[in-house]
Amino acid sequence: MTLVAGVDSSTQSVKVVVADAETGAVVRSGRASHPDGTEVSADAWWRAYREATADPALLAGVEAIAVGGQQHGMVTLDENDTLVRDAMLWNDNKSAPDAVDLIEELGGRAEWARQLGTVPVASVTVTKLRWLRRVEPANAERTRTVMLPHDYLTWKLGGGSFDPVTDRGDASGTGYFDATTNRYRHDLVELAIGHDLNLPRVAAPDEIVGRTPDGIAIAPGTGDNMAGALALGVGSGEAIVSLGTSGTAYTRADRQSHEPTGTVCGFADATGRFLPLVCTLNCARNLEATAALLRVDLTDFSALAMSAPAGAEGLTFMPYLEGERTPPLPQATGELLGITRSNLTPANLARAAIESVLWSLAYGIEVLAEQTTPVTRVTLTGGAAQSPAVQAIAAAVMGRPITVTEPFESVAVGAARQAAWALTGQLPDWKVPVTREIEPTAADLEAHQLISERYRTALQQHYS
Ligand SMILES: Nc1ncnc2c1ncn2[C@@H]1O[C@H](COP(=O)(O)OP(=O)(O)O)[C@@H](O)[C@H]1O
Ligand SMILES: O=C(CO)[C@@H](O)[C@H](O)COP(=O)(O)O
Repeated sequence: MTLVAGVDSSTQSVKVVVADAETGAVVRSGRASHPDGTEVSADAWWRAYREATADPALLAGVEAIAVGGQQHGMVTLDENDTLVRDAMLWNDNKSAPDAVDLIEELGGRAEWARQLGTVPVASVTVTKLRWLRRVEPANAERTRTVMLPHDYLTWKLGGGSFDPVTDRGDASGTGYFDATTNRYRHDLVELAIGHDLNLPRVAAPDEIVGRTPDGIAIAPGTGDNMAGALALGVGSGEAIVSLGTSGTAYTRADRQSHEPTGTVCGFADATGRFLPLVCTLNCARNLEATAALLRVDLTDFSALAMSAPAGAEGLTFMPYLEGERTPPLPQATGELLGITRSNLTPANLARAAIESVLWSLAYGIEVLAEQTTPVTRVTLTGGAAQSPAVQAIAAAVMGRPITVTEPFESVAVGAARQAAWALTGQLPDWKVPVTREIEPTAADLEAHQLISERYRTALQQHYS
C-alpha cells in the first residue's frame, strides 16, 4: 500500500492523518494542541507538529506529505530568516482600522473587489502588514519575508532545504495576490508595509516542492478551507459549511467573484478554480462558552438544545462574542434579546446559541448564492458538525437539505489527497464518507423563515 500523510494545522490544534494513496482510507492519525490566543509563535506550530508525529510508527512508510493550514496568519522573518515576532492570526482584530485605511487608499470596497475579489478585513494578511508598520515600525523595518502558517510549516518540513513556497489557494487570502492573473501584487505589499518583501513562490498543486530530511516528498499544501474542499469535493449547487473555531461557508466557482460589500471573499481553490467563501469569527467556541456557562459537557449541551423548540421561544442570541468579520463588526459584543421569564431556560439558551452561529452562516450562504449559483444542499464539516443538535438544527436554520459525513478530518485528508496527487501525478478519486442526508420538514422551513427574519431584524436594529 502506498501511504501519504496530510496535516491540518488549524487554530486550536494540529491533526495528522496517514492514508492509503489509492483509496484515501485513513490508517493512522496523531494530534496535538496549539497555544491559545490570536498571536502565537510560528515555532509553536512546528513543535505541536513534532509532538503529533513523535511516534516514529505514525509516518513510517509515508511517501508524500502536505500541510493544510489556518488561512491569513502573518508570519514575518528577518534577513537571517529568524522570526521577527509572534504570528498574528486570522482571528486577531487589531488591524481593523488598518483595513479601513487600506480600503480607502485603493479607492474603496468596490475597487478591492474589482481588483482582487476580496475586500480586506482584519483577518486578511495585508492589513496585518499595515498594522505592523503603524504599531511596531522597528519590526516592520526588520521584516524581509512574509509567509502564511502553512508555508512556514511546509518550509520547516524541508528543514530549510528549499526556498519558501505556497499555493494559489492560500495565497488568494493574503490580500496581495491576484488569483485571476495568478500574480502577486507587490504594489499592495509596499502600500501596506512601506517596502517590498520576499514572498513564497506559488507552486503548482501537483508539484513536489522538496523532501523532508527522511526523504518524504513534500507537496505545496494549501489553506485549511481549500484542503477541506479538496477532501469533500464541492458539487454543483452545494455549499460546504465548516464549523470549527471559524465558521465558513463556501462553494465552487469557475470564475472569480467580485462581491463589493466584502461579505464574500473571492478565494482560489487548490485545483486551479475558485472558492468564494464567507467566514465568521464566532462558531464552535460560542457553543463551548455557552455549555460552560450552563455547566454541561458538549454531549449534554446537544441534548439540552434538542429539547427546546425551534426558535428557542423567541430567545435571540446575537453571537458576536469575539467581534465579527461577517458582517464586519470587529468591535461588536454579543447580546441576548427577547428574554422573558418563561423563555429563559437552559434548553432555550443552548438552542439559541446553536441557531445563532448557524444563522450567521445561513445569511452568508444567501449572499454566496446571489454571487454564484443557487445553493440547494449544504454539507457540514469541522468539529462542531459532530454535534447531533447542530446537525438537526442546521436543516431548520439553513432551510436546505443537509449532508452529514462520518467523523473525518476533512482538512488533513484533503492535504493528504494533494500529497497523493503530487506523488502519483494524478488527483486520486477518493470517496467521501457520507453518513446521512437530512431533508428539511415543513416545520423546519417554517422555522427557517422565522429565525431568518428575527435575526436579520435584530442585526439591523442593534448593530447598524
Ligand atoms: N460534539 C461537539 N459539539 C460542539 N462542538 C464541538 C463538538 N466536538 C468538537 N467541537 C468543537 O469543535 C472545535 C474544534 O473544531 P475544529 O474543526 O478542529 O477546529 P479548528 O480547525 O478551528 O482548530 C472546538 O471548539 C470543539 O469544542
Ligand atoms: O480565516 C479563515 C477563512 O478565511 C478561517 O477559516 C481560518 O482559515 C481558520 O480556520 P479554522 O482554524 O477555524 O479551521
